[in-house]
Amino acid sequence: MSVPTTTGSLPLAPLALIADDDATVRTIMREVLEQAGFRVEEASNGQMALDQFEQYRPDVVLLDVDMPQMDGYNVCKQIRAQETLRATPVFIITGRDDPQSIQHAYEIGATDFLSKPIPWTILAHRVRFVLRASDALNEIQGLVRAMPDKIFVLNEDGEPHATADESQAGQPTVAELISSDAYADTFPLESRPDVKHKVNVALTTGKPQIHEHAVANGFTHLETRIVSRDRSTALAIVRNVTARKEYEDRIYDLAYYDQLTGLPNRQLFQQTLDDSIKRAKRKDWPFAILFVDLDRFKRINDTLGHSMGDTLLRAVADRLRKCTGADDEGSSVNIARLGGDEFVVLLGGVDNTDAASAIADKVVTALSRPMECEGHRLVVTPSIGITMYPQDGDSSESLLMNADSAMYRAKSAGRNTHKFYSDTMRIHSLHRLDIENELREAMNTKQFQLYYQPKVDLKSWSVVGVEALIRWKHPERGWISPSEFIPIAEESGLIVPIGTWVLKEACRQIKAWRNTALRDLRVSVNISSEQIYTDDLLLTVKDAMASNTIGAESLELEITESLLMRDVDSTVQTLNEFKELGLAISIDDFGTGYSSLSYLTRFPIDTLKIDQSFVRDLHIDNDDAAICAAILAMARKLNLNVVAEGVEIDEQLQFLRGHGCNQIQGYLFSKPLPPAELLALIGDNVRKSAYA
Ligand SMILES: Nc1nc2c(ncn2[C@@H]2O[C@@H]3COP(=O)(O)O[C@H]4[C@@H](O)[C@H](n5cnc6c(=O)[nH]c(N)nc65)O[C@@H]4COP(=O)(O)O[C@H]3[C@H]2O)c(=O)[nH]1
Repeated sequence: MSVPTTTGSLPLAPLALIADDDATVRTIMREVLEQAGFRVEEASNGQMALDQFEQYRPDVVLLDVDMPQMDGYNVCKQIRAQETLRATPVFIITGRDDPQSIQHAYEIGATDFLSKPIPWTILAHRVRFVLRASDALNEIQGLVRAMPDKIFVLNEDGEPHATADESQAGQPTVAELISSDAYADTFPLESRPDVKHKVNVALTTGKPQIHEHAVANGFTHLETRIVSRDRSTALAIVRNVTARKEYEDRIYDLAYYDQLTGLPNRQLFQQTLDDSIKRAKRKDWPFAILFVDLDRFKRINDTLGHSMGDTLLRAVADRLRKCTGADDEGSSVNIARLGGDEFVVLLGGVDNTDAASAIADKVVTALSRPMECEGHRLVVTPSIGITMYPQDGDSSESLLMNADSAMYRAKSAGRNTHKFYSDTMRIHSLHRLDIENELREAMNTKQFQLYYQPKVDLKSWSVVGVEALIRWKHPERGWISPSEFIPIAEESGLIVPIGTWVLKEACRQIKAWRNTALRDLRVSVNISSEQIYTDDLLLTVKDAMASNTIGAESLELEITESLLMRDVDSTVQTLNEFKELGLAISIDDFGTGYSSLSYLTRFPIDTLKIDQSFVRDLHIDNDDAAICAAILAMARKLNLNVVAEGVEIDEQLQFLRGHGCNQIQGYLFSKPLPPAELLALIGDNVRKSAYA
């Protein structure tokens, strides 16, 4: 209850209990206090005072010492004994103002004392002041009790401050409310030097300090705010922040770790790499980066499902950790998953390509061992690109980008291997430049030809179409494989004029076959992504068809699966335009791209061509066989024609036939042939009937 400061009526006026056996004293005291805004109850002896205290619960008590039945000291003692939560201010009014009496009054719990003769003029002020102080103290006590924090008063040594000298029985100080029992549990020995240091900083600067430490084997986290209390003591307010810490840890974990494998993610790796570069600059601490990409992982994900893909990625992460010794104590190897099937390994302290190469070999060996995943025996091989600091880049971006390029070189070199950035890129860029220049020359001097590879229907064993495949006969180098020059033509943009030539040449050939046995063959032409995204392609196709007067039924476009997924909406639109012309569309290299099956239904396609990498080993590799069977089953459901590419032997043929494949293309029937040889072949009845 607070003392009213205005005449406002809402708060009830504080109640004063006055106990004195002298009726005159009581009357004057009542008069003085009522005038000051108090309500007053009176008692004429000690027992009555106690009874009235219990009955009225006054806000302040004024007790004469000498009263019949029970003296004021005893009444005060009994009042204190009843109180647990708050202490009512009690004045002892005594005629004796010797130090012993005053000391005794405080010891039994009095808040203040007044000596007779009572100073009537200041009585009300005194009572009001004590009541206000007591209210304030009660409020603070309530706060301290309600707070979940532990509070300690610490001395300059950071140890619990003895509060005995401040003690006043009955009316505890704030410091006394503060337990120091738990000091030893709260501040284990190792935390105390820092606490002591921070107490001293708080005392000298007056600025609050924060100390954090863990207890209970690291399971509980405490945060202590240290604020100066007086010249030599500080309050240490200790809060259990375990929940917050766990939350922060979780957020950190989500932001910086890959949730699937538990490895650091791209962000954290970027920081590690930045730190390594700084360290390398300071201390001549070289390092190497291995950029690891899994070959054919997308296939597993798409065909066997994401859960299998996840299991596999976890297994890969484990193997990477083990074979590089990343988890060993003091290891300077850091591994991260950058996303998808891309992992990266930072080899601290590695300063030569031999050492980096040896570790990359270990990774290749470890990862290419078959893995047992949910009852399947899976093989994923890695392609690894390596950069060395500082020769292959001096920023994290360039080092990673160059390692990525080197990884692609490893893929082009047949996968399951590693390539260094410097060597591969230097050789590659020189070679690439030569080829690019020579391709321009080849266009002008008619060095290209088209060969045609038959597609054979598996039911009738007759040739139903051919794929046009470009051939380049270089005047000095001889035949150059399209796998070598097409990617360069694509990178340099030369694929657009080359592709236009292919389309025109194929249409010219269709026209030339009009009066031969090949008149009904549909010719398929490969279209690169760079071509499909040029505005002219539709026009080029229309022109080529019109100028040779050929119908749409004679032409088919083959586009790769990865192209399909690049920009789904615009690809769907472009393909629809070709469909409207009446052209057939097939998806080349199916199984190697990233298409989800649900997407396939969005595209206006007629045929899926199973990539030869699945066909090659289907008779010896269960996974490949399973993938081919799955593609065939799916195509049947989607009502799509299927051509298996690269069929070389009878076992492959039998498998494909048994699983409902429609057509095959491959050396088993024929290699790609120049037009004259194709004409001769189609008339060859022996070959025609061999597998019918
Ligand atoms: N081992 C083996 N290989 C077989 C077998 N049957 C066919 N092949 C080869 O497999 C490739 C099939 O063509 P692709 O997947 O479209 O792959 C083609 C295609 O992506 C690209 N390409 C070829 N001609 C053109 C073209 O005119 N334009 C564009 N954009 N790309 C082309 O170059 C790639 C390679 O062409 P090629 O070297 O002619 O290689 C051809 C073909 O000769 C077999 O039984 N065993």
